[in-house]
Order: sequence, then structure tokens, then C-alpha cells
Amino acid sequence: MRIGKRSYQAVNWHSESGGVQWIEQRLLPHRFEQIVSPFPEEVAVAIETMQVRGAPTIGATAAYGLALAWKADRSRYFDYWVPRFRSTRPTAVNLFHACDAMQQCAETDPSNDEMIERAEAYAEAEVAANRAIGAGLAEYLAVGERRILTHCNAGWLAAVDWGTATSGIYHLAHAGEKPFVWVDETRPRLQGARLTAWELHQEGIDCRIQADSAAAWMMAQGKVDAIVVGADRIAANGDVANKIGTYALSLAAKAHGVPMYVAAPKSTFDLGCASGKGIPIEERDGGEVVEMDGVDCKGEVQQIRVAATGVGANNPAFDVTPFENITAIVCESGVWRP
Ligand SMILES: CSC[C@@H](O)[C@@H](O)C(=O)COP(=O)(O)O
Repeated sequence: MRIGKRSYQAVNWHSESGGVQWIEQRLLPHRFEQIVSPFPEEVAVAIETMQVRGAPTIGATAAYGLALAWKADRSRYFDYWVPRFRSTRPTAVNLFHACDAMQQCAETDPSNDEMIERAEAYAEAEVAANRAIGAGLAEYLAVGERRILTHCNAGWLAAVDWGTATSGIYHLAHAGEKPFVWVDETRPRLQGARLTAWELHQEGIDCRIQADSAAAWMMAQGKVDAIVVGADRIAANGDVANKIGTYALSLAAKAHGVPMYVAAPKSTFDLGCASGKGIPIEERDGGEVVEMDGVDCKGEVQQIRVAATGVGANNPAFDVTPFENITAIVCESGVWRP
């Protein structure tokens, strides 16, 4: 999608250098920087430290990283590199599907180029899926549901390109409609305020950031026509793991009769997981809750602490929304009603 007049993807193969290129998402929206690396360990660290994040982007980045590992260190591929990438983050199942796909390819003893082609095919399939999801979603949202609330960043930064939740919004805008988006800031890492609002702004889409705790009140006042979120893992019964706060949104949506759509590619489904009870939820450092960074009046990045020193913080990164709170799950092959 666009930044200014140029199109970018969140992660891609950088053929000039034979490495992986990604957007350093922790610097956004204040600084735009792309990193290129030929080292699989640096790619694994980029996933762990959330330089890249969002379920489909995590999967594609791991696929590229494993193509690099095949080239750099083939003898340790199965025993070290595949487990190394699988350990980078626990909740988004796309990561595990990508590792499985690259492992299967490696078992056929391919050339380095074939492994890179496999990773590219993996990433391209995600982009095609997201585009198709958007076309399906746009049909729903075009029927009067134009004040859309979204949570976290399920945009193109999270999904290589197009986004999952945002894809429908972009399709509507490209068709000349004028969607409006309430962007939940998404505590504690603020993916909504930092990333989604920036993405939408770059695409010229009207949006407004709000505190997560404002969402239910906006629904109570009839100012939200639909909620669209992404997912990190969808269990076989339709329970959906997504960014912390999604479950609370679903309760408010149900109470106010607001439709809640989940937009996700098939790579986010985990049919081996019977229900949300089996989904591993990432626990992150409490520092993310009590510390913040941003730019000061001179444009320099500063970190501040908002709570008393020595007070601990609880930081579950995801929650599970039960299927009965979800109106529909839109994926590339159609619409599923849990
Ligand atoms: C299209 S991505 C959907 C989800 O991955 C997204 O909503 C989300 O929860 C991302 O979490 P993050 O911790 O930023 O990787």
C-alpha cells in the first residue's frame, strides 16, 4: 500500500542483496525505516522484538528467514533453524503454518533459489488472500455500515499488504465510497494509534483515534455501524484469538447489536485446535504497560514511565472471543458464521 506516492510491503525479498527487507514498525509513525538483512538470526529477532508483527506478516517473515537459513546453515536447518523460528512468538498460528511449509519444501532437498521462491509464493498467497478478503468484506460494509471501528493493527503492516480488517475499507475507498474509521488506540503497545491511524491517513481515509475505553460508549450512542478486527488464531469451533481488548469489544458489540466481523486468511485457522481454550496466549513484559515512548517537542524519541517505580504490571497480549459473539468470519474463500 501507499506511503506518500510509493507502494510498499511490510516485508519482502530484497533480491539486490540476497536478504530480507522489512519495515521497522517500532519506529512508526515518527520515523520510516526499512531494514535489510542476509542473516536468519536477525530476522528471527525482528519477529521476537516486534519490528515486524501482525499474524500474516509474522508468517511471511519467518518463511523468508527460513529461506535465508537454508542458504546460510543447511546442516542445522531442521534441528536448529525451524525450532528457532517457531519459538519467536506463540499465538499467531500463521507463524507455524509458514514454518511447516518451509520445512516441507526443505525435505525435498531444493536449491537455494527454490527455497526463496517458496517463501515468495507463501508471501504472495497471503497478499492475494487479503485482497480477496477485502472484496468480500466491502460487500458487507457497503450496505450502510460505513462507520467502522477497528482494534489493533490488522492493516497492511500486519499482513504484508492490503491488511485483513482494513482491506475491506481500502476496497470501499477505491470504489469511491467514504468509509470512516474509529481507531482504538490499542493499549499497551498502541498498534492502533501508531500504525492503523498512520496507514489509513496515508491512504486518505477519514479516521479518528480513540481510547479503547471509549469504544462501548460510542456504540451506546449509535455511532458505530460495524466492528472489523483481524485474528491471530481461529479455533475449529470459531473462537478467535486477537489482540487484547477484542473480547471486551465483542461483549459491548453484542449488548448494543453492533455486527462484529473478523477478517482473516485461511493461514490464521488452526483446525487442530478444537476451541479457544487450546490457544496459547502470549504474556509480555509488564514494562510495556507502565512505560511509553514517543517524540518530544523537538521531534526526539523519549521513553517515559507512567506508574510508580517498583509496581508490577499484568500484560496478556491476546484474548479469545467466543464464537457466539462474532457475526461472521470473512476469509478468502467466503464468509463463515460460527
Ligand atoms: C492482520 S493481523 C491480525 C492480528 O495479527 C492483529 O490484530 C494482532 O493482534 C497483532 O498483534 P501483534 O502483537 O501486534 O503482533
